[in-house]
Amino acid sequence: MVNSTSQALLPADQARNMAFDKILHKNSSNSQGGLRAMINKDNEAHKAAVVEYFQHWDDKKAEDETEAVRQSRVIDYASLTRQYYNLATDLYEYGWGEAFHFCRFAYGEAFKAAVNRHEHYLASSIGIKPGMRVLDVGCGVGGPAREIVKFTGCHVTGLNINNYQISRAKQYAVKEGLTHKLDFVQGDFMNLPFPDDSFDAVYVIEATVHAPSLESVYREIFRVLKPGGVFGVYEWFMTDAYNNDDLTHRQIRLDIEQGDGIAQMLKVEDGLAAIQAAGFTLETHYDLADDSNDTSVAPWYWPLGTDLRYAQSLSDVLTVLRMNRFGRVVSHAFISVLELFQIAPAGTGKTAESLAKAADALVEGGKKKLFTPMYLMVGRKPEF
Ligand SMILES: CC(C)=CCC[C@@H](C)[C@H]1CC[C@H]2C3=C(CC[C@]12C)[C@@]1(C)CC[C@H](O)C[C@@H]1CC3
Repeated sequence: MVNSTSQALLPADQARNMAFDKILHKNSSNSQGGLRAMINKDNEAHKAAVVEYFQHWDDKKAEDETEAVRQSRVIDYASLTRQYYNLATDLYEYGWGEAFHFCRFAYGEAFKAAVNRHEHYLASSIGIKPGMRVLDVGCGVGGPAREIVKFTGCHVTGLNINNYQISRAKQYAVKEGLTHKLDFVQGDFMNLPFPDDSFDAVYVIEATVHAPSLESVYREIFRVLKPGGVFGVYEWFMTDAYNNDDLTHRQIRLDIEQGDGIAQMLKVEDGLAAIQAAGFTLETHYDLADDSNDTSVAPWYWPLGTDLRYAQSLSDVLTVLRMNRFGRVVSHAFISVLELFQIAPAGTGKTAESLAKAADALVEGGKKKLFTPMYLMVGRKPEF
């Protein structure tokens, strides 16, 4: 477990980041859909974001990876995460939708239904009830928060380091008439901008993997949770089967980290130690990716792979064609043409290529059971 030496951002840095993000995204937070938003950026600012993000990865090979290189990413986690989502958000929305996470699939279950059920499962696992004040740490563009509000009748505050995602989350809340049930706040989860004991429940869906220290981010969550309150997380981990001395394993881990904006991914045992060290009483923990060996049920990674037999309808086929290996070849060629004609900003192709590499590594990591994006941990803050 790495203890973070990184510093919280000063207000001046925050103001500078906000100004940069405004220039970069112009008015694209109002655009309908990821593709339209993608072509409405400032080219120079986009180039700068590409340089800032990829400096952490270009020419860094798995075979000569050092602890110092990993540490430099950890120290820079805030800019790395912010710039990653500056570059990837529109592609995510175009390819995946408004809920930036994986899910399990039941037999015969369509993509969107499975995504929603995964959110309902977490809400139920931490006992969210109508009227509760709930925090969503790393809320993306607010897809899960909107669904959990509709499912439970609670109030959700979404927190995210990326200004653009916060703007889009706010737009969607207005569009769906949910502003009385939702707040969205820009901030760093290492320094949550809320007083102690503020929330009845806190959840995280595939977000704290971006943290420089799991123990520190879980401690922050512990602080803002009311005594007796429950915290639930779907965490990204390398599993016990992962062996860092195996170069193939390491390459899979590194490709996932680079294509998904992760400074360093940890193992399940690190997460279990971190949540308990943060003060939580661990009530349950298990790997949701591991709970079925039934081959008639689609694996969590199937939409990114090559197998279309799990699609349930024409709509599923069309959705998955934007995500899977075949669809990526076509859409990334199209994106490169848009970039060539300066319709899409410089570096869009490079970002898409990096996401595609990560997608292949996620599928490989999933098939080999080296990686899980859905390790469920539920912890309670003791009453006293
Ligand atoms: C990064 C973290 C912690 C969570 C995000 C999980 C997923 C939602 C993403 C992981 C890989 C992403 C890719 C895409 C969408 C979002 C993910 C599945 C694309 C399908 C978006 C469209 C591009 O053309 C290809 C992408 C491949 C990777």
